[in-house]
Amino acid sequence: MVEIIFPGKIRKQYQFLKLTRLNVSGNLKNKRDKCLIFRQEVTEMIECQNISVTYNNGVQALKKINLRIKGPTIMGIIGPNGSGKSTLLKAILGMIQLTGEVSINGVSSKKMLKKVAYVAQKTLIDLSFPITVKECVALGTISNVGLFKTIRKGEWKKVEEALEVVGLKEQQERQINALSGGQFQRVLIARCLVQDAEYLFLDEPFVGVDMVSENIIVKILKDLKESGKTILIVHHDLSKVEDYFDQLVMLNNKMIAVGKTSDVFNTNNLKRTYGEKIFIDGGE
Ligand SMILES: Nc1ncnc2c1ncn2[C@@H]1O[C@H](COP(=O)(O)OP(=O)(O)OP(=O)(O)O)[C@@H](O)[C@H]1O
Repeated sequence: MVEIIFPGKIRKQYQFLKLTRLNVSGNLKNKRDKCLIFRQEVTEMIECQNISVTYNNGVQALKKINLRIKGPTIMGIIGPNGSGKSTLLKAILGMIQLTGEVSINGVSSKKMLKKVAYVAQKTLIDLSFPITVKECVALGTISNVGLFKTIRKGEWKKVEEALEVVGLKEQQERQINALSGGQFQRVLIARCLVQDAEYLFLDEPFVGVDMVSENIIVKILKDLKESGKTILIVHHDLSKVEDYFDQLVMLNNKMIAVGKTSDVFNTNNLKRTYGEKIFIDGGE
């Protein structure tokens, strides 16, 4: 949502913009000083229309997925192995070929990548790369600063603040390969924080993460949601679903269910997503 305040006298010049007049402030002394408050309606939404993905090996990972995600929210994506969870994130990010349409705020998602911070599955990240914690977090500023440009003082300040938030300021000079799994995941979250993206896509952020780090990350994500961000998380642990997610996507290559977690996370949908076997050993 963008709010713009225009002095009344220049109002006409801006009428070509598709702005909705909402309010005229009443207590100003003269007409010239009067300000009009306009509100530009921007749909803060991710929309997938009928998307299907078939990889080169013939595997159809996603079949006709329709999804509207209206933020701010924390949305979980669950489903069995190979059900297309990671593919869904990549499809929204425009990283893979698909049929159908994906948009973010009404614009093709490829044009909106600056607004999205993405953390891939940990197994896909090269931990042996010789880089310190601080430098790794600073990589998040590249979309704002630009590749090959020097990171400004203000950006380093942001890096420091982000490390403070994730509780790793003291480890900032450490090499990333000397961190625990949980600490490293917190570094990746700090990198998202400095990117200042509107949308966060996290693929299995809690795998190999200790409980302390998991709790810190969850708290940060909930705070980010409160500040207006939309967060998508691919997730495995069903015991945490109700605590962590406002909304849920249940996938098995096709969309099984989507909606408020309290509405869709039930036995019937779990069986449709994972198969009957899911309840044999553990009970409900
Ligand atoms: N690059 C690729 N080339 C070919 N097939 C792929 C590729 N990536 C994924 N697949 C296949 O697409 C299907 C969906 O994969 P995806 O990784 O999206 O599932 P997932 O639900 O995230 O799985 P997991 O829980 O195991 O991480 C699987 O059958 C997988 O083998």
